[in-house]
Amino acid sequence: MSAIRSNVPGPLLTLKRLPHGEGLELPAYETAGAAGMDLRAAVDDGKPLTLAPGARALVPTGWIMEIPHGFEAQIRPRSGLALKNGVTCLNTPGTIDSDYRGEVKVLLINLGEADFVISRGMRVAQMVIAPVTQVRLTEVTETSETVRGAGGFGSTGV
Ligand SMILES: O=c1ccn([C@H]2C[C@H](O)[C@@H](COP(=O)(O)OP(=O)(O)OP(=O)(O)O)O2)c(=O)[nH]1
Ligand SMILES: [Mg+2]
Repeated sequence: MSAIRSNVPGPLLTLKRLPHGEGLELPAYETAGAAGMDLRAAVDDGKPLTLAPGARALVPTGWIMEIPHGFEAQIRPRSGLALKNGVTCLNTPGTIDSDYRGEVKVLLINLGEADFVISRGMRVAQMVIAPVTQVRLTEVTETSETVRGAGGFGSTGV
C-alpha cells in the first residue's frame, strides 16, 4: 500500500533531512486513519545494524524535526516487529520535545531469541504527534479530600 503523505488536517511538521538521510522516504502515515507515521532506519546502505538478542541500539532516522509548540512526538514500537521478532523501543514511548533540534533517534532493544538485522529504510518505529499541556505549579500544605484518597496499585480489586 502506498503511503498517504498529504491532505491531513493538522499542524505542520517541519523536517530537515540530514546527509545520511539522503534518499530515504519521508516519515508517512501508511493508511488514512493511521495514528503514527512510520520512521525509517538511516543506517548505512550495505552496512546493516545487527541487534543481537538482548542488545540495544540508537537507530538514526536522518531527520531533525520542528515539532509545533504545544505538541510532542511520541516514538512508539511497531507491533509487528514486537510480535515477530521481539524488537521494541526500550524507552517507549520516547519523547521528542518541541524544542529539540537534534536528530530523532529510535532506541531499539532486541528481546527476541535471534539476531535482528536493521537495514537502511526499514520501518523501525512509529511517531505519534500529541498535544501536551504545560502546567503552572502551586505548592500547598493540604490537598483536597477524595473517596479514593491514597488508595492505588490495585486498591479497587481485580
Ligand atoms: O526516543 C527518543 C527519545 C528522545 N530523543 C531525543 C529528543 C528529546 O527531546 C531528547 C531528550 O529526550 P528525554 O527528555 O527523553 O531524555 P533525557 O534523558 O531526559 O535527556 P535530556 O536531559 O536531554 O532531556 O532526546 C530521541 O531522539 N528519541
Ligand atoms: Mg529530558
